[in-house]
Amino acid sequence: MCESATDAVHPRFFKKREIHVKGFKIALIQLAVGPDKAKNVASAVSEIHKAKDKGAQLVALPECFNSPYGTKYFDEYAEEVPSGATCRALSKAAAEAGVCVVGGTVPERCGDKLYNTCTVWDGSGKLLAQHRKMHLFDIDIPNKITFKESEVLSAGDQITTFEYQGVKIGIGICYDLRFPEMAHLMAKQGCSLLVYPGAFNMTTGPKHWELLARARANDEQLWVALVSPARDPDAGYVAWGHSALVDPWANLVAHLDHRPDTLVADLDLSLVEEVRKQIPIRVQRRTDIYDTIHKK
Ligand SMILES: NC(=O)CC(=O)C(=O)O
Repeated sequence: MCESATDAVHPRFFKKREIHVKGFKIALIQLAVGPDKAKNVASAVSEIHKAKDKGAQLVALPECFNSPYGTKYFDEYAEEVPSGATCRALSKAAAEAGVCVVGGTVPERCGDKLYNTCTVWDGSGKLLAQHRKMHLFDIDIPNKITFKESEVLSAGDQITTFEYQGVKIGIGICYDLRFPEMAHLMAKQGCSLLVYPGAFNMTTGPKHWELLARARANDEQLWVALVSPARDPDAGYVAWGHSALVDPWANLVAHLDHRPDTLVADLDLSLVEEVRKQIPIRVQRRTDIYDTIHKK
């Protein structure tokens, strides 16, 4: 059975709770990923524990952390969610470390379909959320990069948010970052943080990675975390790296370079309320006008 768990964690099932937290410590693990799946998973687990030792409460992994990133690999590395070996390892690591794990992405097999899927585990190892990449990475930049995820992957069709310590968090995967509408829907569902496991490349990374993170943070006045695999210059797809954390003022508050490393930082959630109060675009939108024009 590999039904999407999204329904089970859909925001409408959350009871309203009055929990006031100022923030928490987040760790973004820029993992070195190679062809050995068991080794990739073991090193993710070991980094989760190290992040916990540094005080992290929420730990995030990169896109495609158990497999090289490439359409020719997805079928071979795919597993069912949540019964596959990678999910079981993440669930166990989250429970043993007692942290929330945003489990990067893995190629997910569901019947005859494959998805690029992020799973989220709470500190007791329970599956909190499952997001399937909604916008597939199909681009063609002549002489630079051509990629067509849709040759092998199916697209997700759900917005995914979950609650951690009273904070609503949204998940997007890599190319999803380019779509402001999706970030807007997650913000409308109450998110204060959006986490994007992603693997931009040597063409689009330097141009758009930080720009898009800051754009989404600025549009929606929330925290944005991007988690990339480390760069392997010998891989078929060379990731940009540069995992990054952007605050609700759109400041790049911390980032890594291209090497394997972990970014650990405190998230001050009071900044979300601060910027939203001081620049109140959320209540100034002229949807009355936009809607009229849109209908013409
Ligand atoms: N790999 C992706 O999904 C997205 C990407 O690299 C880009 O948008 O650029």
